[in-house]
Amino acid sequence: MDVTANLWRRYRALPSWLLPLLIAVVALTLPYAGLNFSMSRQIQLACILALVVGGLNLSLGYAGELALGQAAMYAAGAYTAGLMSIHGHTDIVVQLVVSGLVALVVGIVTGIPGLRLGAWSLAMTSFFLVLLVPDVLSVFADTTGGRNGLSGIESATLFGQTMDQTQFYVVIVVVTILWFAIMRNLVVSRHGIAMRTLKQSPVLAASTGVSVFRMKLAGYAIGAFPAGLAGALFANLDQYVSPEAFGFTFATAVLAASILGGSASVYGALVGAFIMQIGPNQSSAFQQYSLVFYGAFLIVGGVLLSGGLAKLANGLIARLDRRAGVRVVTPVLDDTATEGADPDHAGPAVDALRGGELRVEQLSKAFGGNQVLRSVTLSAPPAQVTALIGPNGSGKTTTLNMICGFYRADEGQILVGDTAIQKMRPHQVARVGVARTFQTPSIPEGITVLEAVAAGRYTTDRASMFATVLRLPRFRRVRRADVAEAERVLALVGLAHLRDADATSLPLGNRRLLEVARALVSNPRVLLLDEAASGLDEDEVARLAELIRRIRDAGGTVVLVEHNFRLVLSLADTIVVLAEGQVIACGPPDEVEQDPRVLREYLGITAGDNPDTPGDDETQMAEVRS
Ligand SMILES: Nc1ncnc2c1ncn2[C@@H]1O[C@H](COP(=O)(O)OP(=O)(O)OP(=O)(O)O)[C@@H](O)[C@H]1O
Repeated sequence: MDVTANLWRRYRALPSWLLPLLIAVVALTLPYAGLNFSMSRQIQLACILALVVGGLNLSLGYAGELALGQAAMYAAGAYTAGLMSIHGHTDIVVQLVVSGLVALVVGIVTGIPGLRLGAWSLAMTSFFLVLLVPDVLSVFADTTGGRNGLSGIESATLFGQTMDQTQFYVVIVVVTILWFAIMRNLVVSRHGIAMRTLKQSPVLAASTGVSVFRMKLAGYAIGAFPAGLAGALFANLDQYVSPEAFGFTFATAVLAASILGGSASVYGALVGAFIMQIGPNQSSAFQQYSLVFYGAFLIVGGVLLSGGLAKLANGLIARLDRRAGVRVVTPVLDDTATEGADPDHAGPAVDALRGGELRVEQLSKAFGGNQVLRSVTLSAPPAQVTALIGPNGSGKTTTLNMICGFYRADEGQILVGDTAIQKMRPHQVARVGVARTFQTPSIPEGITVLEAVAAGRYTTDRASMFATVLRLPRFRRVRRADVAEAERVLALVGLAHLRDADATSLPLGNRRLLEVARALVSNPRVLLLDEAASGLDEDEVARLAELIRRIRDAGGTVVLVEHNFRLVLSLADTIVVLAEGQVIACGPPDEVEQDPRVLREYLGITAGDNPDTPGDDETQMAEVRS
């Protein structure tokens, strides 16, 4: 056991890129070490399949959008490259760029209507796209060769030189390596974390400033690019393309490989594709019944192998780490960790809060015939805690949701500073500077505490996807700032020691603090806390209260929706009481706690026969306060 643990420790001390590099070098040198033709072809086909599966993983596994259109984009890439070759443009680099871009355009054009319609529309439209491929090719039979396929594709050239089989093998492997390096850079970046957040909860993603529609489209369209590359490589490998290669069977094989390898995984796409290509696809009996096999696999594998081989591998790695006592450092941001702030010496992250006044004026909202809010007016100034309380169903969360842009107001307006936000979409409201926590903490799976907090900075210091995948200086600057700020805020909320823990593994109290940290890290103008103390023990409530005080003292605008009356009394500068969608009282705590309507409608204290002249039933009040 010690030998295994020692070996494992040594292996884990190596840079994480070493194993992929080693595999890449071996794959590139295989043809020079006597790889036979048949195996060489299988590896090339597996790389081509892996490119398509990688694209699917981006939209399905990361952005959470089931889309089967990769087969159509693969066809678009193959026919583009084939036609270019026939017309004398045989340079593989030019073909790859053009085919990738054509597939990208197909992705954008088909993705927009599919995503606009919402729900399962993208899955349906992309499914029909695959079914349409043979018909579209037949319509343009003069150009595409219709059902007979496209022949006459010349051998590919590179810088004017015709490539032999070995050189073309190297091109396929290099393109595969490059795509997976790019994909890895993307998924571990803040854009990748935004995609995972979106998969977990579009509401959470929007409230951190992510445009749900754009991010889903980005996942789908960027995933089209490698499918286009794969198509171009396939056309040049076989020098013949026909509609059968891009039909429903291929689309199902891509989905099966994705699920087998693990759809939320970069390396899973490679492993799934290689197993699928080099394993069952070898057998002619399998090929005859492949659709049945894939269908059965999707049903059985989808249930038994949730997360795919990647999840099994991650579980095994975690077990070996535990046995060997390996401490894992956040893989995403590790190389900048030392450049960030030292959590033990971090300045108070709330120093710089730029609180803005929140004003809600005459806000009304009905759901069908249910009038939930009636002319609600309230104001939350900077450097104050404004508590919003009221009985269950009185409209507190609806008010927060309307401030955040999730519901449209029937009447009234909402202002942050001078900016009217009542017509904005949720991600636009977040970008104005409204950050929030949720009644039930919402934390994406598969990321660390540090990453979960850094996700709150999505709208701050933007780095484009282009800068991100190429790791340009702008990306590095933003990443350093993400780490530094996330560490400072983690120190502030007392979670610095859990920086590298799996965010979803935290107990409720820490999850709530993590949510506050995620909201704070964007330096919000308005901070909305929705029942942040619910489910916390006394110590945790005390920590939370201290934190809220520090935020207020730093100039933050805090709106606190809370059932814990004692906490509200101790924290709030102003209390707004809602009952049946109306503001029934508003003022400082000592005034509000004496208000007869509040006593009756919120606290349920029956002080006297006449509710307007309450008696001083100190026993009941003392119970409520405690
Ligand atoms: N999307 C919706 N569609 C229809 N009705 C809704 C919707 N959202 C809220 N409501 C209704 O609005 C009313 C107010 O709900 P809301 O969640 O805002 O109350 P609350 O004061 O936050 O309650 P609690 O303290 O239990 O969270 C309830 O009657 C609820 O059923």
